[in-house]
Amino acid sequence: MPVMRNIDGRAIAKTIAAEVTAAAAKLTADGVTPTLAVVVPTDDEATAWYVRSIERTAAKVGVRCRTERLTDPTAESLTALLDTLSADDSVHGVICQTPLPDGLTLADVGSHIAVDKDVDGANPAGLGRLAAGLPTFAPATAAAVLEILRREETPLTGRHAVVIGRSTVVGKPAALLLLAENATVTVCHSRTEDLAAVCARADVLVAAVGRARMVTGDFVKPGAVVVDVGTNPTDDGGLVGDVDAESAADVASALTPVPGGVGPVTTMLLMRHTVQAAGG
Ligand SMILES: Nc1nc(=O)c2c([nH]1)NC[C@@H]1CN(c3ccc(C(=O)N[C@@H](CCC(=O)O)C(=O)O)cc3)C=[N+]21
Repeated sequence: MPVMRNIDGRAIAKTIAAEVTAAAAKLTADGVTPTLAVVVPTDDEATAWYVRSIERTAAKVGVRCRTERLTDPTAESLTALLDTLSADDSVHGVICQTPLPDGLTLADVGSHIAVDKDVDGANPAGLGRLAAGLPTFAPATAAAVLEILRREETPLTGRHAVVIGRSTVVGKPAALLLLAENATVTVCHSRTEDLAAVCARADVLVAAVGRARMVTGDFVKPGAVVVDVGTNPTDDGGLVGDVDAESAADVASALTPVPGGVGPVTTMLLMRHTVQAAGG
C-alpha cells in the first residue's frame, strides 16, 4: 500500500509569506503601505479567532490591518461602511466577516465592496468575472485550494475533479477555478445521488460540505489527491475536517490535514490579494 502524503499547508503558507513580505516591503518603500480593512459585523467566536489570525498574519508580512467592529449593525450602517472603505484611497483590500447579522446576506453586503478591493471575492460581480474568465480575486478559500494543487504539482488538465459543496464562497468558485485549469469538473451537493460513487471517480476531490468526517475512504479513488476545506469545531475545542483522514489515508495519495492544511493558506492568500490590490 503506498503511503499517503500529508500536504503541509503551513509550509506552503510560509513560502507564500516570503513572496508577500518582499512585495509588501517594496510597496511600503515606495510610499504605499498595503492595507486590509477587516469588517466584523457580529460577535461570533469563530469569527473572532479568524480576525486575530488575520491580524497576526498581516503583521508578519507587513500588511497594515484595520479592524472595524460594528455592534448590531443594520443593512444601512454596514453597507455605508463598506461604501466608505471602498472609496478610501488608503485602503486596498476589504473583507467583511461572516456570519452576518440576521436578515443580511453576503450577496447584498458584498456588492458594496469595490471589485478591485474585494480580496475575499464577496461581491457577486467577482463570481461573474470568474465565470467569464476575467481577472478578479477569487474567495481566499477557493484560491487556497488551487494554490495548494499548483504547489503540489497535481495535474489538472483532463483530470476529473469533484467538488462536494456548492456554496458561493467555496464550492462554486473552486469549481470555476478548476475548470479554468482544464479539469473535468463535477459539483456535488446534498441532493446528489450516489455521492460516494461519484466522488470515487475523482482524481482530485475537494470536500467543502461543512460536515465533520463525512468523506470516508469509500469516497476516495485510489491515488486521488484530496483537499479538505472543512473546519468543523469539535466538542473539546478542536477542529476536524470534512474528510475522515483515517480511512481516506488508506486510499488517497495525498491529503490536506485539518488543522494545518487549507486554513493557513487561505489567510496568507488574503494578504497576497491585498498586496496585489495595492499594486504589488
Ligand atoms: N468573509 C469570510 N471569509 C472567510 O474566509 C471566513 C469568514 N468570513 N468567516 C469565518 C471563516 C473561517 N475561516 C477560517 C480560515 C482559516 C482557518 C485556519 O487557518 N485554521 C487553522 C487551525 C486553527 C485551530 O487550530 O483552531 C488551520 O486550519 O490550521 C480557519 C477558519 C475563514 N472564514
